[in-house]
Amino acid sequence: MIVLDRLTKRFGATTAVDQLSLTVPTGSICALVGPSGCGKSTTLRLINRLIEPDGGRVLIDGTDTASLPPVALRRRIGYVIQSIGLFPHWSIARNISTVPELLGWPEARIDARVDELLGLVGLDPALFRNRRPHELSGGQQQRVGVARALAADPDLLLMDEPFGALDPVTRDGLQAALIDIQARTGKTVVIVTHDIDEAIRLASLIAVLDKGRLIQQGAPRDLLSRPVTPFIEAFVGGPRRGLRLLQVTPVGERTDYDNVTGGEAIAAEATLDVALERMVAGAIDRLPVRDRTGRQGTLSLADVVAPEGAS
Ligand SMILES: Nc1ncnc2c1ncn2[C@@H]1O[C@H](COP(=O)(O)OP(=O)(O)OP(=O)(O)O)[C@@H](O)[C@H]1O
Repeated sequence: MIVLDRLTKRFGATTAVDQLSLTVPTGSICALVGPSGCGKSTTLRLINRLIEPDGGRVLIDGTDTASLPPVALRRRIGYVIQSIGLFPHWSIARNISTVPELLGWPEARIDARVDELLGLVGLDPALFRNRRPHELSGGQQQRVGVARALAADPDLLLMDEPFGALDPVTRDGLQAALIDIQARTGKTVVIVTHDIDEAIRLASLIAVLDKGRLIQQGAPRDLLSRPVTPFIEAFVGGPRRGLRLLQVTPVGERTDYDNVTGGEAIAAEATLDVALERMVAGAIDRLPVRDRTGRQGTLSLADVVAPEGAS
């Protein structure tokens, strides 16, 4: 668990992070979102002590990070940044193994880890381990950046706009890879993004900052259904709030289980946007649904469009 406790950072007259308190549970993905300059990147850099706070504390699993040597702390924290920062003259394998080498891992263990990580981020080790960074696409390099951050198996991964510069398809693939990696490894992830759709897709906890202050935190659905201020409402949704709510609402919640329809069923755990897409693509107004226990039901278009809480 990571606890930010009244964390404050000033740069001259600017208070970049202002009394920020936030708890990120172990094994969850937390997205820091907010307008440009609201203090997202500064918060990440305070967590791994690339910069020191003017006030407040960061606790990782109960330990105040101020009591740890910064270099040792950073080796325990994976850090992924948009510009990636791979060493151009080093092979991909050597780039990935920087921290394990610093930690003095035996060569065989490092080699096995590099192959394992390349596999985890969807790059074939036989093809990629000996290439140089310039022989990879931007998306492939970003995957290497994620592999490098995971190399020494840190419990905590900090990601600063990791997919910001990528095209939508590559970005989509990397988001899916991150969800998969997180589910398999149970890492705690704090990700900075200015893209609310990315935050909704990836995070179980979203913290919205403005001018260094935490304005609202909660599950994506909480923020979308109960924004506490007009600023949050505009930020998380604006005119697309209804569509985004579909993305976070499970089909099972709007399913009529007294009414069984034949055909290929959609999973009750799928979200309403997927169901709506299937209805539009098939020009149909009802879908068969099946939940994990095998229970069957029907989702009708009218129940998809019903406002939150009305069904
Ligand atoms: N090293 C620094 N020196 C002076 N001011 C800084 C420094 N780093 C950040 N700031 C200022 O602190 C504020 C917060 O910056 P930060 O980079 O944390 O914002 P951000 O939310 O990550 O923004 P963006 O989305 O544009 O990357 C900004 O006003 C910025 O200009």
